[in-house]
Amino acid sequence: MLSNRQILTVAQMQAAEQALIDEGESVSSLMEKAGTGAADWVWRMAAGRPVTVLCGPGNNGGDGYVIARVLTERGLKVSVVAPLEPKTDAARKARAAWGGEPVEHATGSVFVDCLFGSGLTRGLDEGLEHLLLRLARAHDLHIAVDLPSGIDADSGEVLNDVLPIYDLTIALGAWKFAHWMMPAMEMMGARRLVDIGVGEDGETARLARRPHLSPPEMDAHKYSRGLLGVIGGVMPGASLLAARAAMHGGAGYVKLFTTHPVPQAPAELVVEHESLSSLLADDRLAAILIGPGLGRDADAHAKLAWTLGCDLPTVCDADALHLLEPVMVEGRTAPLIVTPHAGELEALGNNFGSVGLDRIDQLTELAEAIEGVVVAKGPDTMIDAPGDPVLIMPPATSWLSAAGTGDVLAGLIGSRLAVGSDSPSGHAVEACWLHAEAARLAGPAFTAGDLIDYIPAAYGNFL
Ligand SMILES: NC(=O)C1=CN([C@@H]2O[C@H](COP(=O)(O)OP(=O)(O)OC[C@H]3O[C@@H](n4cnc5c(N)ncnc54)[C@H](OP(=O)(O)O)[C@@H]3O)[C@@H](O)[C@H]2O)[C@@H](O)CC1
Ligand SMILES: [K+]
Repeated sequence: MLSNRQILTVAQMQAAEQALIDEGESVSSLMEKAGTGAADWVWRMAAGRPVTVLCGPGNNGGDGYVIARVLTERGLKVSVVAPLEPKTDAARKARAAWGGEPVEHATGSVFVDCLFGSGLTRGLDEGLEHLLLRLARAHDLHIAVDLPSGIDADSGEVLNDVLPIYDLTIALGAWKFAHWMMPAMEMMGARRLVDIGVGEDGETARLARRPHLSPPEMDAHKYSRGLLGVIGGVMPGASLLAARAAMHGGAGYVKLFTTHPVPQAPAELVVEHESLSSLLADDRLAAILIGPGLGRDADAHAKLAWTLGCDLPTVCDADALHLLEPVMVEGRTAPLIVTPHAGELEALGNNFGSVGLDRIDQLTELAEAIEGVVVAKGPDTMIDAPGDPVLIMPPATSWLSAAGTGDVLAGLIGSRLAVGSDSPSGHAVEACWLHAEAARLAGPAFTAGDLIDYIPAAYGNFL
């Protein structure tokens, strides 16, 4: 399913289609490929049951007429509802080739939404919204072709208050951002991609590839595997979670630096109470994690400024993201990874001058501003480094919405950064996959502490 990982904006999709047309395809031949490929999926889902196709005025509607024709040829009972006449040549041809008469309303088993695709420019008006919802209610299974009608393909924004929930969304040619972004992706059900010959372009956003991790070298020792320093603060629980996760993330040695007592620290975790400056002077440190449990007072600010000034590979999370200022990252050359959730991304945007942008622009601008990797955490986690394509993680279990799971992810990113075998963004991707896989293995209703227990098994699934 994920063999083609590129994610295109509507403009990029149109350019890709134009490139195919320049090579000798026509809109109609592309529509035939798209519609036939989509019809194959509808055919499997329908399993002989009647199908209703809702066709809009553009080429998404054109795909719908191809689907109606192909399924009729295969012997299915197909009804077409077409509230608007086809406006493009290709859609008109597809309708003529179908040759049937549209109906006002239909009931059946399978509803196929070909009202609007990537050409949607605004929310559905009341009449179309009611028609869409009425048809959806009159059917058991709901399939969207290319995109559910009523969502913005580039931002994943849902433009109408109430829209149907789909069982399957069949993307045509390439993924669009909405297929992998909230809130749109939540209403799409399973996602499948139909190939119409669009080539891969290394510059475009992509789904993050599942990593392959290696066991330690035969002659590895704790320092060669990587020493991670976790700098704690006023809330020892958060930094302890991060440090415990980091111990399973690949680093050979994890030290927790804190001035506060950490009574529940496991025996394998070295807890240091020395001064920060002497700790950061240890040239065996491969990476630093700062932020979970740090606090936001003057002491925390000073710790962060000092740490970033040491120019070691550093992960900033949680409280550190509220304290981070441009002056702290100026002149740094070592890798920096920041891991904001939506609220922290907003706070960083305020400090680094990238406000009022949509999420993807904010992400890319912030990566440029800090000259580092941004991991924008959420149900649709995105990773960006300056000059690289944006990477989007396939969705992980929603049980990750529990306190402390962000600390676990930060610990894993720090651990991978300490291992240091890949690019910083590559390590961020590895950590996100480890985190998602541990969550999958943990099943329902886990706590952040439970999640840590599943990291070794998750690791094993990437070896
Ligand atoms: N190009 C290709 O080679 C291929 C494309 N393919 C397929 O084409 C799809 C893109 O096609 P598309 O660009 O024609 O857009 P589509 O989504 O059908 O609708 C646009 C029409 O709707 C109108 N409209 C917009 N919003 C509206 C609203 N809220 N309420 C009412 N009207 C609204 C808009 O006109 P407007 O009113 O904005 O002037 C225009 O008339 C793509 O998703 C894929 O399925 C495949 O077949 C492969 C080959
Ligand atoms: K659609």
